[in-house]
Amino acid sequence: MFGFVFQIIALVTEKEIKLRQAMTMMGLFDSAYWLSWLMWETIITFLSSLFIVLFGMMFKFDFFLKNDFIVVFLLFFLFQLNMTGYAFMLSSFISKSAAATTAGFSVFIVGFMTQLVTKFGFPYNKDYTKVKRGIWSLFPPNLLAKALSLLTDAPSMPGSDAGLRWSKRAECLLTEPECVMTINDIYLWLLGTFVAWFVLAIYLDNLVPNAAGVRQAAYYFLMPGYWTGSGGSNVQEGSIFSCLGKIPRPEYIAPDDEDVLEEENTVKQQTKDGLIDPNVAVQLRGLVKTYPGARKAGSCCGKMSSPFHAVRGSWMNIAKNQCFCLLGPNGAGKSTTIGCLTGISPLTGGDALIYGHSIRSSVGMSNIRKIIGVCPQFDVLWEALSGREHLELFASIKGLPPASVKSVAEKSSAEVGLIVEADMRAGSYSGGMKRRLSIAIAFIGDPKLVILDEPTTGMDPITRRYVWDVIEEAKKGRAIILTTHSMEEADILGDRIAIMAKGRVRCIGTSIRLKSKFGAGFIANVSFTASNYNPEAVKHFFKHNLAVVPKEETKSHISYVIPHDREGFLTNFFAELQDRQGEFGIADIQLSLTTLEEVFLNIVKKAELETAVSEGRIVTLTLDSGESLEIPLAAKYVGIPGTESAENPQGMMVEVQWAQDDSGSLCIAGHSPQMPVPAKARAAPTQASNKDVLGDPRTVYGIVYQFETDKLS
Ligand SMILES: Nc1ncnc2c1ncn2[C@@H]1O[C@H](COP(=O)(O)OP(=O)(O)OP(=O)(O)O)[C@@H](O)[C@H]1O
Repeated sequence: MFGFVFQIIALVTEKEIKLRQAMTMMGLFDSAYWLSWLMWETIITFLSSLFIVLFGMMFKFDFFLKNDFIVVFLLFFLFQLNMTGYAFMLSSFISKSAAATTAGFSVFIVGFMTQLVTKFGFPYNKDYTKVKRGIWSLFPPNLLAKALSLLTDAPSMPGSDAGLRWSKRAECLLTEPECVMTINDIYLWLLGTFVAWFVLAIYLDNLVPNAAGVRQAAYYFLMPGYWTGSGGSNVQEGSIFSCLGKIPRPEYIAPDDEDVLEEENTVKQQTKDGLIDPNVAVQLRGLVKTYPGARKAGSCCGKMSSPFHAVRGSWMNIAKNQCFCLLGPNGAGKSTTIGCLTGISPLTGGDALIYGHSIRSSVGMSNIRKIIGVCPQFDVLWEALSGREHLELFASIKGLPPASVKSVAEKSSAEVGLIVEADMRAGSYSGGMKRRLSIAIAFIGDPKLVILDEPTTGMDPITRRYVWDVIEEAKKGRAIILTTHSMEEADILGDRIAIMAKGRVRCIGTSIRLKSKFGAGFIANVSFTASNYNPEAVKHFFKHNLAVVPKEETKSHISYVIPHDREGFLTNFFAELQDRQGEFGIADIQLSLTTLEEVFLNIVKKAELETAVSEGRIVTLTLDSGESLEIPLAAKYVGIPGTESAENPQGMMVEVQWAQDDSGSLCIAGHSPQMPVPAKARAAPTQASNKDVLGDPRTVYGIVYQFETDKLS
């Protein structure tokens, strides 16, 4: 029974920490997964049954000595096997290991009590119907209790009849006048219900949402496509009891960046022509992922949460022999995109081709799994296995010939610098070592596409640089998709970079292209010598020649952002500055293009602003008079209700000044003094709807006026 508790915990833990998901991503078939568990448990069950009987014989218990060895052994073996099937079945309903422990021990305690009841004759005598006996026998401990009672009584039978012979397993015992079940019947029940639990476990495993919230339809096994692998994937999201809302398509918004638009048009044209560019490894064809809204409380009457468009239609080509960096703030949709590409999360619309295989089809997905390697955002490792064992396991899952598994694992651990630690348990690895092992797993089996989701998180700078070299080296002959929050990493590794925000691709191109297009311009850093420096003269020189003021200034250095439109002046300007270096007391002058980080922040802020405005968010404006007005985000001219007079029939208004904080959120920086609303001013139509939304009669709403010139820049 304790074995049962451990089995259920092990199965649930594997699901909980997404090991199962990782193995599926790397190409493990469900059939292989279940078969390996079954084989392992059968071996364990066989050995433990053998030891139970041998120890019983060693301690000279009549139970073990007088009954035939095979009779007793088979009982323990089949009972434990049955409990294994029962554990598989129960584990489908449980997603947390803590709950698995509770469930395991609950079965243990309930089993103990029902065994006691069975011992007193219920329901294995003629007073009870077959149906009652059948239902009672579905719980494996009850069958064990009945069998133990039969085999305990058997040795007390007279003379040569003492003990149960294998040949007499289907006969009623003399000690059992009301014989309703022989030991052979119990064997058959145990075997039959084991098969039933096992089949039910596989069915429920498909039916109950997995770690990614994905499940099969209730009748999935009736669809020929499930068995042949043809047709689309029929997975669904949400629990079988949750009533999913209709999934609307996200509204199409044409990209405002010309490179993104061009990329989109190229892919659309290729899709229309049915062309597959041989240099393209991955093609995203309008990939859409919407998490459906669901009703809470398990009924169809609860309030519906609205669907969430995590990816709103991505059109991109990702080339071979390149590292493609996908950047974006938290929640941009990067991991969701990766989840769709790896088949973990079903896409809602569009498609993607990986080396010509569609992720929409289950055949395509199983072909894709043979050629991809994935390093997920979180390490999915078995604490008890060593680094080497992980690599050997994944090499086998990838289908490498058994003879080469050891050498491949050796090479992979060397590549990520884990030779010394290869035989240590992964549970004792540091965070950085675990990441390196996850990267090595992603590259095992020489996949043609490697997806690395924030691979260098938690690594020290030296290891990170080492891993960058590994990735740089690995680009040859394959495509790499990398998501990262390190702009330095993207700058160094990314041959092409796309920045996503709010589920949409906002810009795409090489690092230089993005910097020159979206950066503020050039950064000039001027540092001074310890003595004889003249910052005022330098500031005047910059202002006079380039019309710029310092962005940052300390005692020893000044930095400037020089806009792109001054590029033409830079050669002469810096030549003259160098000539006058001694006069100004300048120690060093550095000129660089703006950083990718700046580009990233600009893009993210813009996206944040767009969303806030389109959602019509309301904020509170506190006037100098202390009065508060509710106004829509980004509103520029706001009329103050109650200020109408004969002199100013439309009342007074203020001009609101807005600023963006570091996260890109718009906040009120101040407002102008009150001024009369011009006679020709008209209130913006959005006002009424905002009022309806808030609907609190005590709240005072500002009246938004729109003029030709107040569009957001
Ligand atoms: N199962 C889910 N159900 C509903 N919404 C989800 C689900 N999974 C993700 N989301 C939402 O989808 C959006 C995109 O999430 P995603 O994990 O793709 O972001 P990300 O760009 O990878 O962010 P990070 O950098 O934090 O990993 C987020 O707003 C997230 O809350």
